[in-house]
Amino acid sequence: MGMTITEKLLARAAGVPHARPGEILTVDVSWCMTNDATTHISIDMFNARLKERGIHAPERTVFVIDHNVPSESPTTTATQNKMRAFAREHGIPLHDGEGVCHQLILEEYAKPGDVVFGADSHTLTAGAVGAFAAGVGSTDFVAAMVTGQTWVMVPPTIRIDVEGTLPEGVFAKDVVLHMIGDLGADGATYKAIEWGGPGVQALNTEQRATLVNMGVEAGAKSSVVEPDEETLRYLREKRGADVDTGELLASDPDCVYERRLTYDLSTLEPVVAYPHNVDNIAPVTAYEGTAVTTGFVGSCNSGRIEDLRIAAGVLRGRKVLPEVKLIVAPASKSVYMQALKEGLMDVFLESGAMVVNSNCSVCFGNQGAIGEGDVLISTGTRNFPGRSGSQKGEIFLASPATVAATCVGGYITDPREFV
Ligand SMILES: CC(C)[C@H](C(=O)O)[C@@H](O)C(=O)O
Ligand code: SF4
Repeated sequence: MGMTITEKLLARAAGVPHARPGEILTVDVSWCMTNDATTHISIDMFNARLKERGIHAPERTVFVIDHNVPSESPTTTATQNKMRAFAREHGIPLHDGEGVCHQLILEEYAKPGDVVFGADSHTLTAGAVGAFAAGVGSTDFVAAMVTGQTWVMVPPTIRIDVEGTLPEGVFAKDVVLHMIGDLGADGATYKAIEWGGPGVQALNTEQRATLVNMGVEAGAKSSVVEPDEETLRYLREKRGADVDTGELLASDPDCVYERRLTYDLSTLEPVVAYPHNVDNIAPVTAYEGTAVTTGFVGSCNSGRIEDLRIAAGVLRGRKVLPEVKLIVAPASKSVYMQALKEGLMDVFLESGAMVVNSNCSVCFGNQGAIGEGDVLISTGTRNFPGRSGSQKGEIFLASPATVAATCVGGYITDPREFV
């Protein structure tokens, strides 16, 4: 019986010929990443139990300051300074305000065949380039950081076959929200999601990352796209022609999936995740006319250059309603610089949007926090009460196009009117 790409990735990292769902393997970790939301917890654990043994973190660790940057309080700065000191002491690469951790892992580290663990639930984003990637808690992170290995139970795979092409006004964000609505917030708990088919092969890596990144909102442990020529193009664009392109694995024709879904992109329409759950999915048309006070384009799901181009395409020559605050946060410094080169920042600023530094921003609620009674429409990943500020605010999740179109009129708007 054949193996899925996820089973192959884990078998390879464990140095065994086969891996089957349910097996618990000890795998070598290609990269382990942590950010300023939780690293201080891991450092305290390390210092309490391991420091006196002279143990050092191996070179496969990456630190990122992205959740609260610039820091909003002396307390946060203290935790970040702890990260900075630890990184210096152990020679750990530290990305300090350069972008959201998952975007940096995608741009600079992960490659096909890797196994990536991170102390953040959206670590699975690296699956967009054919790696096994998953979030872990601080304890498992510390173990991986000091040993270069960790345990993992092989997840069964849900295969999502995608055909057709995206209609005007419908984007990768709409696709992943459809999937979350169909599976439910717990529909893929401890499963691997494997996206494939001509509809995915036609997407670029930026769009694939949007599909993969929110798999955790359906409970997925990991989510992956089989690497191909587009993957190689992306890696060479980001890291140079001689980049190590790793191991391009693919699922065997006779592998076993636990479940299969099929999407024809041409049949999809723009959707929103309406308050207060991420799997509350409805067509945008069902909420047209709902007044909003705040908009956000950004996050590790939808803050890439592809997303900024989409939002700018709607805003070009138009104005954000003065009563609405639209915040744009590029997912990384390189996205920010690319957007400057393409004149997208001029479009945002001329429309009345506010452009902030590369960070988690409104998605995490550390910037642009909403107040009681505010209605936020966001390209972020979660919409539970209090996610982006007041518990008494409301959050709709949507594509960059729906967010931009909504901020022009001040109420939820079908972006197809603007394309
Ligand atoms: C790190 C942690 C605070 C959290 C996560 O693990 O996802 C955050 O990034 C989020 O999106 O809620
Ligand atoms: S952008 Fe949002 S989802 Fe992504 S890591 Fe930051 S807080 Fe988490």
